[in-house]
Amino acid sequence: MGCIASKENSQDGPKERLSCKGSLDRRVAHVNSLRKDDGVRSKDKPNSGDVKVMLIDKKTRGSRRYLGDQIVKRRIEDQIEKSKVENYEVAAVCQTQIEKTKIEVCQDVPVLNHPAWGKVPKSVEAEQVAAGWPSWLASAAGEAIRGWVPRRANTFEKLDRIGQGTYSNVYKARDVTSDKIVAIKKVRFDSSDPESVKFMSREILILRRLDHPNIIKLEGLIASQTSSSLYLVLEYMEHDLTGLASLPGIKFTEAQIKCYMQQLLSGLNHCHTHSVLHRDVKGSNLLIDDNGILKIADFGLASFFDPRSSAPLTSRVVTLWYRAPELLLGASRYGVAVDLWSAGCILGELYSGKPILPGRTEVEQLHKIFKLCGSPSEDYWIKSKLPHSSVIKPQRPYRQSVTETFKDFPAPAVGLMENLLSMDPAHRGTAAFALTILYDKTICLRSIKFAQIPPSKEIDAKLRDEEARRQGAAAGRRSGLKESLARNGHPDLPTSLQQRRNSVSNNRGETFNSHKEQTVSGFMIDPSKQSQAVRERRGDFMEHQHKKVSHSGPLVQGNGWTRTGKDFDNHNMVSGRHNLSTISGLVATRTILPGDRQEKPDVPHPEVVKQVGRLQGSLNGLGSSRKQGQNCQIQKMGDSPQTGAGKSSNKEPSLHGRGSRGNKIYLSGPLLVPSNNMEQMLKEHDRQIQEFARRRLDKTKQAKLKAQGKQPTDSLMVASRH
Ligand SMILES: Nc1ncnc2c1ncn2[C@@H]1O[C@H](COP(=O)(O)OP(=O)(O)OP(=O)(O)O)[C@@H](O)[C@H]1O
Repeated sequence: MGCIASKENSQDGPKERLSCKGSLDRRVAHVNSLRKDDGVRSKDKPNSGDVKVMLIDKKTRGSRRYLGDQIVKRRIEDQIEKSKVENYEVAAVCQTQIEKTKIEVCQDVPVLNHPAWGKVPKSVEAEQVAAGWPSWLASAAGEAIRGWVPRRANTFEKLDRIGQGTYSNVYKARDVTSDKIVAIKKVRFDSSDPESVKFMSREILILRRLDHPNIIKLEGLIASQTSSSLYLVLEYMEHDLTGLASLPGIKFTEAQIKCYMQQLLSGLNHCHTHSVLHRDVKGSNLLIDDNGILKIADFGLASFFDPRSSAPLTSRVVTLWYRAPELLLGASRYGVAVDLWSAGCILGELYSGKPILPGRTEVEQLHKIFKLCGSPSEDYWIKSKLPHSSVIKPQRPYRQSVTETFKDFPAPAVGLMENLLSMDPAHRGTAAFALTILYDKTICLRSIKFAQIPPSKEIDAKLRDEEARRQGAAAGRRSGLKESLARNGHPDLPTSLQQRRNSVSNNRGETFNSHKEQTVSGFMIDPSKQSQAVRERRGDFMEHQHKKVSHSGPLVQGNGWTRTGKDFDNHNMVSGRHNLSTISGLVATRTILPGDRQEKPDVPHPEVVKQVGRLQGSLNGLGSSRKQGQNCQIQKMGDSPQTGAGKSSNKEPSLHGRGSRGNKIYLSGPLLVPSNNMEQMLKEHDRQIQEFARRRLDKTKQAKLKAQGKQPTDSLMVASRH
């Protein structure tokens, strides 16, 4: 059995990639013996024959780097040729000027941080271009498209827009070659921005590597020659968990919850054993089909990881409500535990029917976590050395209260939640372990069939909510009973919703194709939707490129879409509401994610440090009682409600510095000062923000009126005097 080898010439010199067989340890032994055999000296001068040899463990993608010379390289290749076991490859063998020729085993480095990642040999790149891939894609992300040929857009008929994410629009479409319904995700990125291309190609590469019934399948790619648009062709799923849970009348049974959790954990286990962290587990990324099969989707923030690597990762990942405390505390070395935390939040949400940790700011999020899960032990603070711990650490510990809070949940579920929501990531275990705690595989899939439920996605929930608010506001204006309609339903809602959905699609959707593409390589358009598609703008993918939506507002409330219980009788659903979070924001912008070689760890932004310092200064100047509390300083955030320490002061300025989310880290002012009434202060903080927003709005209106030569109205005048 031989190796598959390919060669390329790059700036670094010739590179070879070999898919080989052999065990890593045996390879290491071989390399060492080869060095000895060839008399490679450990402290020789550089010579032009020196090479870097990377041995990559295909399973963990961990790599070890060796230095040797051309003879060593050839010997390694020979050995690999003769080996008969799989799993390892020798890659990135590059001729280079090596300053020190000390023979060394370098620390493990994640293979994706290697400069050659994403690239393929020039010969392969040329083949890819010849096969129809755009040259920018073949050159930037050849690895992601390796072995595939591009699909043509005109072999798909666009049907409806079914999802909108921060970096994408998702459409339902029909593959005319097979008549199959698929989902097409148009990914927004900038082909001239290496970071942006890197994210896009990483999502594809990860999807291609993973193969599991609970992970969404990537079936193909459509790339336009003329633009930098890229479309992922995915298997179509009717629902997502957020959309499903937000349907009025839905309350999942215990069997259903177990079934979803089992599938989620199985999918996560597959990711983790293939060295992939999802880093954005939430309801809207858990897709469900009519048979109740759950698949994890949206690998846009996912990353390969190597537990042995010391390379830092960004902590600005995962939607706020599902974000693990170590990330909030700025950890740059983390692992599978971040996904397990999110899974714990989903478990709680499925049982309680609403998000269990709905923080509005990062500080508030941490505070909610401490209240539910207890604050970390002293040992943990010491051992973890997390960047934000000095700012955030509570003065007195919080007690864990998961069992009390969820006393009505079945005991095994609470037990699992306690595990998954452990403050110390090391105590969260693994997905495989979680699966053994709770789940009887036979339960699953007995009672979940959704065929009679219309497709329900997060976007539907949002539109219903928006529509209900609109209707409610209109009714309120007429009758003064503001939100009665939103609560009680409106007979026309489903119809008007559909209209609204279409109009959203018209106004904000993105075109699959330019006019030219429609006839050449564009998508076929359903005649009934042609005018819509033609009207859609092209090339606006950058519109949101740098704007990560940061919804952190209230949850979807009664949306007025009344349904009879009849529809759900067959699905073991009982009356009640579920409310898997409909926020999709408060996650990191991809533009601030990994650097070229490695992800950048978070460091507190200087502005935050400055503001915190200023606050410390002002606290210290607040009289003797505060002075005595100097050692508490910013740590007062954690004043336990049980401790009753300190006095409430809601007059302190609220802080916000620049960090994540459009580079904003929110440090809620009140959390940073002594208080025994955190909730009240948060409310006050929120009120102040709303007040500020209202005043700004009024000012804008006033300015408009002035520009039109009109007198400002009374209310505006009043508002402007505040
Ligand atoms: N294969 C699919 N089948 C059906 N619907 C899908 C599919 N993939 C995505 N969707 C819908 O589109 C929505 C957005 O997709 P996705 O999460 O992949 O985009 P994104 O831009 O990465 O979103 P986010 O901003 O939440 O990270 C999903 O919540 C889901 O409702």
